[in-house]
Amino acid sequence: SLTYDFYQKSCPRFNQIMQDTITNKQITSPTTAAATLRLFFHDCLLNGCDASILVSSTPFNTAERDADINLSLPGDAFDVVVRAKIALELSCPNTVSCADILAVATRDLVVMVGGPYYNVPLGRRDSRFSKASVVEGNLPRPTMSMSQIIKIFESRGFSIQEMVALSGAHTIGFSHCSEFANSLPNNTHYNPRFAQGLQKACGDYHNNPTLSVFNDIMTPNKFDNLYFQNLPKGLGLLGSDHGLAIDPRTRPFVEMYGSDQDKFFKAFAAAMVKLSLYGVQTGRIGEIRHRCDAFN
Ligand code: HEM
Ligand SMILES: [Ca+2]
Ligand SMILES: [Ca+2]
Repeated sequence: SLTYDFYQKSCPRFNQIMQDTITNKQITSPTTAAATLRLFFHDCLLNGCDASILVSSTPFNTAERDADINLSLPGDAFDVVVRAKIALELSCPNTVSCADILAVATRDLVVMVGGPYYNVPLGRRDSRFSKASVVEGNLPRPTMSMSQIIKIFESRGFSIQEMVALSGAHTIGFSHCSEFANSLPNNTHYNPRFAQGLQKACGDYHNNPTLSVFNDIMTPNKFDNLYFQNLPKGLGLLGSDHGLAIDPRTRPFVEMYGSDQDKFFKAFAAAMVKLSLYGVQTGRIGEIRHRCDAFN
């Protein structure tokens, strides 16, 4: 029951305001695109794309965003949504949901860094529920086995092929050393010189937890298929990235997307539309939040 023209009458400048906001933000803070893409993924996997991840904790409720795995989500991603919401409230008060803002901001930012355009159906409602305690085990970790990761996606209706396509998101952005560094010394899947370089870059990560490395060492800021070309060469960053190239269930898709960017873009776009529909609330369920970081 989502529609493409949901805000056409109620907020005719919706697309323009989104476009202006994300362009401004991405130019001044170029890490925003990757940050927002990951934020959207983490929102959708937990109870659907309902902006549950944007809510701040209160003395009475420890919210999703304060779950351990979400603490590394960069502030820029939350900020771009807040900015769009403020601009939209001035133009059309109480009309546009934070969940729709996050879905469209993600799409526009992916396009801005070179990725494929896809149409985002609109009309999502914002959740009235956000709890840190339900997060653990519902989001993939790089230390999980490929079977565990596949299971997380399959339980939400995503095929192995769709999971591989979505993982192509790691063509942009970065990861903190703590996510991969302790497996460096005895992991034979890394290209040896790459592993040495990573050891060096992460040398002091116990003392300096902010140390981080690009997910795609070839084109870290460009949305392309280099991530998939890197993986079979041992140039993946996370254990789960290597896993995609090693596991016989996922490797064929890694090779396919690595050799054909057009195929990757089509698959990524289709899987992102599917992700953006996952578990959405519509009609009179949920609410249109006044502020994205608090329930009404
Ligand atoms: C397949 C299982 C996946 C695992 C195990 C995984 C794990 C991770 C980890 C540990 C990081 C580093 C976070 C940090 O240190 O700040 C990361 C970054 C990132 N992930 Fe994933 N991820 C997976 C799939 C996905 C999917 C499906 C998407 C989006 C569709 C995605 C988008 C991103 C992005 C864009 C970043 C970079 C964030 C930034 O630069 O701020 N990931 N991922
Ligand atoms: Ca959610
Ligand atoms: Ca790239």
